Amino acid sequence: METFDTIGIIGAGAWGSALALVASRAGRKAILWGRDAETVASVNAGNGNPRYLPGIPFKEPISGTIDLSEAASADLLLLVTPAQTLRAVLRDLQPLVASGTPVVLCAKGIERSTGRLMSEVLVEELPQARPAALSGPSFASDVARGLPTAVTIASADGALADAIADSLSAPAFRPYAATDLVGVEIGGALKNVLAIGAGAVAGARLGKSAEAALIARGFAEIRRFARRRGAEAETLMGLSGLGDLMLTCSSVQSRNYAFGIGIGEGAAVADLLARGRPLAEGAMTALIARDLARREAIDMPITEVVAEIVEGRLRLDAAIERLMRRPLKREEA
Ligand SMILES: NC(=O)C1=CN([C@@H]2O[C@H](COP(=O)(O)OP(=O)(O)OC[C@H]3O[C@@H](n4cnc5c(N)ncnc54)[C@H](O)[C@@H]3O)[C@@H](O)[C@H]2O)C=CC1
Ligand SMILES: O=C(CO)COP(=O)(O)O
Repeated sequence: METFDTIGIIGAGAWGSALALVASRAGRKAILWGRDAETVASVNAGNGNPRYLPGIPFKEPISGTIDLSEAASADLLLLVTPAQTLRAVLRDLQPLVASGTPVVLCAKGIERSTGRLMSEVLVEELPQARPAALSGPSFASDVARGLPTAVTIASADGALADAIADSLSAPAFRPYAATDLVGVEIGGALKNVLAIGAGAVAGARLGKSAEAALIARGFAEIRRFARRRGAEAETLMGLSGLGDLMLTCSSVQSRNYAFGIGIGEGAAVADLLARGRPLAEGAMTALIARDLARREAIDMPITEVVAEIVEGRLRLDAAIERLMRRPLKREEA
């Protein structure tokens, strides 16, 4: 099996830092690239990442750098900047990455301007890379603290997925390898939309029954969308799908769920999305998924209302009424 001794992590936010800790715990040399010199200096001084993972000590060695070429020369790269920044980051990486380098996409989103999945953006901008994705129920702060976590690592090349899983496996971090890259990406991206919806229902105190209904029917939408993209139904029943829905749609630790709670409590969406607020990828994904669903005639009524709420064009009570008044139908459809 191929082994990857050095792992370059691109993006020194919460998830990038947590994954750098994982790589180090797995016995690899972890090179964490960040654009913020202060954060990088803090990591190198052994003071962790107080901006994105406050209060969590970094006990394992991580080599921080602001020099992209240093991280880009690693045997394996993890790309961990927000979804809408991926293309720009890949363009910077393009001249620096050796042919055949495996690149693991860790952002959970879809590109707004093109509707492309992260792997599709990767193929366009970094054709010399071997694509993979990492997704599943995993809060950065849990992972950084060393709490037990399982994720999926997918690549169309099964042997590569196995090798990446092996290289990242650590006592409290258990990766499962998979080959349905598209299914894993869609599960990770679209669960954030439902987390916003579930959070809104919770914030408005509409009851746990309503939350469960929204998640179950929203999950049917995700499966419909995934099927259309050629994903395997079974994939969505795994960690990146059902597993991540269970986590993100039920915990205030989730930024998307917390964003939804804010909406349900009556906060203005613009305030919740203001600069400096925590990243809620689902706010953007809702708009993209709604547009793609319309274009491809996929029935996604919950995604549709979440998008309109995020746009500030629909109130939560009107959204619920619209969903409840839809014509009755067979559940499996
Ligand atoms: N935080 C978590 O628990 C998890 C996050 N993810 C996903 O990982 C991705 C990143 O999330 P987080 O690390 O949590 O976000 P974050 O907000 O904690 O950090 C984002 C990082 O990206 C950097 N960044 C932003 N724009 C950039 C650009 N144009 N060029 C270079 N760097 C840039 C920021 O400086 C920051 O270091 C998201 O897609 C998220 O959905 C996935 C699983 C768990
Ligand atoms: O994807 C995550 C956990 O699996 C993190 O969720 P949030 O981005 O909503 O915080």
